[in-house]
Amino acid sequence: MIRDDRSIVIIGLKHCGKSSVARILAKHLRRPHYDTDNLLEELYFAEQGKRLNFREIYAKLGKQRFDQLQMSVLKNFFDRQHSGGFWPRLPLLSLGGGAGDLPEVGHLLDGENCLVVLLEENPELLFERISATGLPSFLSDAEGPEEAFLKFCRLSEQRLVRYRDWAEFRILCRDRGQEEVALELLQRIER
Ligand SMILES: Nc1ncnc2c1ncn2[C@@H]1O[C@H](COP(=O)(O)OP(=O)(O)OP(=O)(O)O)[C@@H](O)[C@H]1O
Ligand SMILES: O=C(O)C1=C[C@@H](O)[C@@H](O)[C@H](O)C1
Ligand SMILES: [Mg+2]
Repeated sequence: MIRDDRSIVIIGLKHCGKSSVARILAKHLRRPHYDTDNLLEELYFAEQGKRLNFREIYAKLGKQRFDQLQMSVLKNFFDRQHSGGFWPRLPLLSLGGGAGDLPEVGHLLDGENCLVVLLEENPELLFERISATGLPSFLSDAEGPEEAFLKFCRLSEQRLVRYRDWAEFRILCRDRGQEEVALELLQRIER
């Protein structure tokens, strides 16, 4: 049975469905849902007084500073959890796709405080999804779509090693819709 004293953190490669699955699950479990990309937008607004979306922030600041902001967001989240700031229901948190580049994130994902779940999907399918809305900044320096795909595959391999290490368990999405994936996840955590 799911423990109420842990938050639930959803991790995985870009566009594997972290945010949509977390949103569905949050409704079922009646827990709040946060997403690091949105929390980062709020932090940027609080610090800079300017509303930008996370893609614009990434493009403006570059990867290193974006990653620093992402770490601040995660530290704030777990500080708030430790101080009881999420009373009465601990939230679900979906992470940005680039969190897997940061080993320090793993130190924050302590199994005592959170249940970490990995959503896995075939990188080829993910690249199709990503390309449909235009390549994000972290792939846009590639010469063409083939090079961008190779870069994505290389990154995915490295990130997956970390994600598998951090996760308590993983769900293989196998091109199923978000509802179905969320349902399997729900069954796993309520077992
Ligand atoms: N299981 C799925 N089947 C089909 N499309 C999906 C699935 N999961 C996500 N998508 C689509 O992929 C896009 C990204 O979904 P979502 O924001 O939930 O993913 P994410 O993992 O949070 O992405 P990011 O890493 O960019 O934060 C959306 O257009 C969504 O509709
Ligand atoms: O996969 C990535 O590197 C990223 C994914 C997004 O969620 C954002 O966090 C940002 O665009 C970086
Ligand atoms: Mg997301």
